[in-house]
Amino acid sequence: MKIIVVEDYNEMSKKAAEILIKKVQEKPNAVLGLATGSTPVGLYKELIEDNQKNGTSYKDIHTVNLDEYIGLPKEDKNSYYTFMRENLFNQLTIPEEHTNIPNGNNQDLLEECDRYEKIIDALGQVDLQILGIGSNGHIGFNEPGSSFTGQTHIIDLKESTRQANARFFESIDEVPKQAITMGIGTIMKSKEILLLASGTAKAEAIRGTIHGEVTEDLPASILQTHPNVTLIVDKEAYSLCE
Ligand SMILES: O=P(O)(O)OC[C@H]1O[C@](O)(CO)[C@@H](O)[C@@H]1O
Repeated sequence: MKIIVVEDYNEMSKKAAEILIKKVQEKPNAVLGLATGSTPVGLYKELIEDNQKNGTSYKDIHTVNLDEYIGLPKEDKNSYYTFMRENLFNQLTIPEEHTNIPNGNNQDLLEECDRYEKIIDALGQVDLQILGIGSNGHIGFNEPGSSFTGQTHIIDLKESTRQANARFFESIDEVPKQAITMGIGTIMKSKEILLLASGTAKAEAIRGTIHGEVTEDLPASILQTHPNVTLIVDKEAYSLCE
């Protein structure tokens, strides 16, 4: 596990963009695993700026997203489908058919989980998986207690996660109670993983991820067993690891 400690959120975003752009330049048809939430927004801004300035091409890459809420219309501003278009896909001209995100409105959600896992398998292997981390150590929407070998599945969101994400909604009542998420087993198949964390709210989770016991109580701790993981954390997120 490689750890890069940076000054702040902006430096985290710049460093992550450097790594991702290098990957895309080395492998123009790379499969990128993408994350949502506030952590990767700065990274996506850096990618757009680089694309406009340097013309880095994303026309041949494929993307898979970690998760999607269940029951939010895809056009809802808080769906991760819309989040990805507004924060990245609309500006990076990634072909729509190259982007993949679970469909939280499929009438048969179990079939959807199976369909999505098969898409990931058909792409071969995620070359670079971007992860954020929840303050309870969740990755994607794999909450504490999630199996380390899980594939894409339906998850009941912990109240703490709903509370954390309520900041994007009018009220907590509007925050979905379930989501579809790539499983930890799915995530761990990635060739390379880049986890980003910023702020003191993530400090406890980052300490457990780096120094803690590998336990399902802290999903991100499994990353200690992956051969190619880089953490980019700002000083606040790293503050309990000193
Ligand atoms: O980056 P944020 O907004 O702190 O979210 C942290 C984590 O929570 C999620 O958004 C799920 O709630 C994850 O996708 C993300 O990695």
